[in-house]
Amino acid sequence: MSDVPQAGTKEWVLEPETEYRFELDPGTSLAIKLLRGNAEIFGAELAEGKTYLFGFECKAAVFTWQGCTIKVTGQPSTEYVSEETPMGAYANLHMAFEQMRVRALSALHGSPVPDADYGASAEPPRVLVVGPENSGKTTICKILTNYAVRVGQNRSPILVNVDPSEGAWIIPGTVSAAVVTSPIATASPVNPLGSAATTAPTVLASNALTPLVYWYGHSEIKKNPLLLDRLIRNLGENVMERHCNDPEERTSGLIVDTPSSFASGSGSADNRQTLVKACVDAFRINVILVVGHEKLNVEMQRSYGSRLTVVKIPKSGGVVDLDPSYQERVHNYQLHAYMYGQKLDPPPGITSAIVASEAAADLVLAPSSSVVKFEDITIYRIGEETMAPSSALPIGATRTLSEMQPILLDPAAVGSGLLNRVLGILSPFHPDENERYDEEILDLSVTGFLVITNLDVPNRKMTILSPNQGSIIGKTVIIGSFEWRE
Ligand SMILES: Nc1ncnc2c1ncn2[C@@H]1O[C@H](COP(=O)(O)OP(=O)(O)OP(=O)(O)O)[C@@H](O)[C@H]1O
Repeated sequence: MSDVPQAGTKEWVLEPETEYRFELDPGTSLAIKLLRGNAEIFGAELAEGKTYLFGFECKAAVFTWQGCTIKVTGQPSTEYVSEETPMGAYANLHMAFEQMRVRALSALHGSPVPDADYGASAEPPRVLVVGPENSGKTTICKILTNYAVRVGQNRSPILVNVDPSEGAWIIPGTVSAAVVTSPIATASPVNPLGSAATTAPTVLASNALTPLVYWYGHSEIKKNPLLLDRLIRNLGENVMERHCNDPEERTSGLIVDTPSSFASGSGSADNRQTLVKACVDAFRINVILVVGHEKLNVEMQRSYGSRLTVVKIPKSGGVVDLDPSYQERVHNYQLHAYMYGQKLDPPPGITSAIVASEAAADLVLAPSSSVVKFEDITIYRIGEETMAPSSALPIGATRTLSEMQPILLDPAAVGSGLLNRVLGILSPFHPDENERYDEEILDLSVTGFLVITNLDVPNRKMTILSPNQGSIIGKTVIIGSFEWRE
């Protein structure tokens, strides 16, 4: 590492159990180097002497248990040290979950289960995190997952994201799950839960994950709650099947990150309750964490307190209120990063650094642009695009078109809405005709995404941008509501 000392470089000495918080403006980056002591970002440890790069309007905190000195290069829009953090409470939670894992492992191996005499269950923690907007739900999921894998001993919790506005491992509009085996680094909001091997450059091997992904296609749950409910249940079925086949992995448990609209917001209360219940059932949740919200805590206690553990946990004062325009920019960064990778220029004076555990220069992709015939792919939309939710229909009125009905789209039709839209490429249908069923299209996961960048109606051809080199001829794709902007 050969950093040239620059103006804009500052050393911070952090006392034990404090954190350095920062926020970045668009187009700026920040480099942080741990000089002495130990420190972590949302549960992922920093290595001493390495320079970590942050960008794309990242907002995060370097926390230390025992104290440390860090060198920060760059110009964050906000930076300060906080002595009040909820990390102690989060660490206690982690320890309670760890005891559940130990009991589950003991039961699996036929050893005596600690505290069994006191009625302690031998089930691993299957945790649902709920809370209002910007309460830090995703961050808490990340911290608890990172603490679990840092225990070692093959801890490999499944991290589940049912928040379609999050972007998680791939792009917004998805719900997904991945087995996590090494700490998830934080570098930008582009991959809030780590990078996925499905789009990452092939040189990335260290911490790329292979998530199971379903395509919901929208960022708001009110757009099609029925579809989201079904996808959550599909995800749950897959996760449970995986746990059945791998009892050792099952003992690490799972953690589910939810959208804020499950807790509050403009959607109907019924939809919210239905979707929370879908998660509780699908992932066999035994612990609900409610982040800093008294009313929601009471609501959850009433609905679930008799059969599972509901715990209210504190919100961190560091969580940043993110406005809709920020979210729109992050969605664009995420879509762009899916196709082109993440290019982050270090601040002046930094010559080499790592981004989320990878060398900064390795994070660039070259998508392929190809021309295919209209007939080469089959395009569907799920439900009518401009459809109001069922709850908004007049009493007694029924829908003529189901929210779940796949509608075949003709690229040649005027106003097909296909140009510059993001489409999810479905996994193949069941190879055995006898196993096929009408609604199979709703239950297929996605293998990747593409964008139609040009429609040549007279010649019935279209240009497709996709990061995957494989042929898409014969594939079925589903349109969502995300637009691609260069
Ligand atoms: N202690 C902290 N210091 C600085 N920034 C933080 C801290 N905790 C969280 N943040 C940042 O605050 C923002 C919001 O946090 P997070 O995404 O975890 O909230 P959320 O409740 O999941 O949000 P949403 O309602 O959008 O689902 C993120 O950019 C996150 O990195």
